[in-house]
Amino acid sequence: MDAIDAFQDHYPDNVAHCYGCGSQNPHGHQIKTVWDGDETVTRFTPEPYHTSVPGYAYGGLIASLIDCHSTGTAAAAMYRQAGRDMDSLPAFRFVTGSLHVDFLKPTPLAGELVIRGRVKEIKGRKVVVETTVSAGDVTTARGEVVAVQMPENFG
Ligand SMILES: CCCCCCCCCCCCCCCC(=O)SCCNC(=O)CCNC(=O)[C@H](O)C(C)(C)COP(=O)(O)OP(=O)(O)OC[C@H]1O[C@@H](n2cnc3c(N)ncnc32)[C@H](O)[C@@H]1OP(=O)(O)O
Repeated sequence: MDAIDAFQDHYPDNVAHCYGCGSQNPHGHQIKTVWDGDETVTRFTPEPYHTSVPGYAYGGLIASLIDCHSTGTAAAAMYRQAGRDMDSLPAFRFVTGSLHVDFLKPTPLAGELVIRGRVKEIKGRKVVVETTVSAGDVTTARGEVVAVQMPENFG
């Protein structure tokens, strides 16, 4: 994967500190998401310190991966729908309105996880994204995120 093409590499530095996806946060996950046809994909290898039950990944990590994968997917989908380059202005900036996660199976700590997203709906300032987390052939978690474009007066 060419990291330079990742959605998160287009986030301006002043909003790139997110714990899940900010390239400017040295303590964060720094996920990188790209298009794969009509789906989006992130690959992430958990570390031993991401443990819940020994040998398995902490659910908060899984939720975090789904969260930031989905908000990145929402931004990319809006640019794609508008036929715009991700560096063009005004920027589409998304935050999480709602994050739902179903933990289907324990997620092993060993090896790479593949996170895949699909846009379910784009309506106004809202994008609904369905995202799965897989370890090998096993889908271990499934999430749905309502991502909403950041209002001018965020906070
Ligand atoms: C590519 C380059 C670009 C640059 C890219 C920059 C990056 C940009 C920052 C990156 C950062 C990453 C982010 C990581 C993910 C977080 O972790 S973000 C942190 C956690 N989230 C927050 O702190 C958000 C706090 N909540 C809020 O600020 C506000 O409630 C929200 C979410 C902005 C929504 O408020 P609002 O704008 O007043 O929304 P509103 O107009 O009422 O609703 C709009 C639509 O959204 C729906 N909606 C709103 N809230 C909800 C909800 N909770 N549940 C379900 N639906 C909802 C509404 O129903 C409505 O839908 P429709 O009726 O149109 O169908």
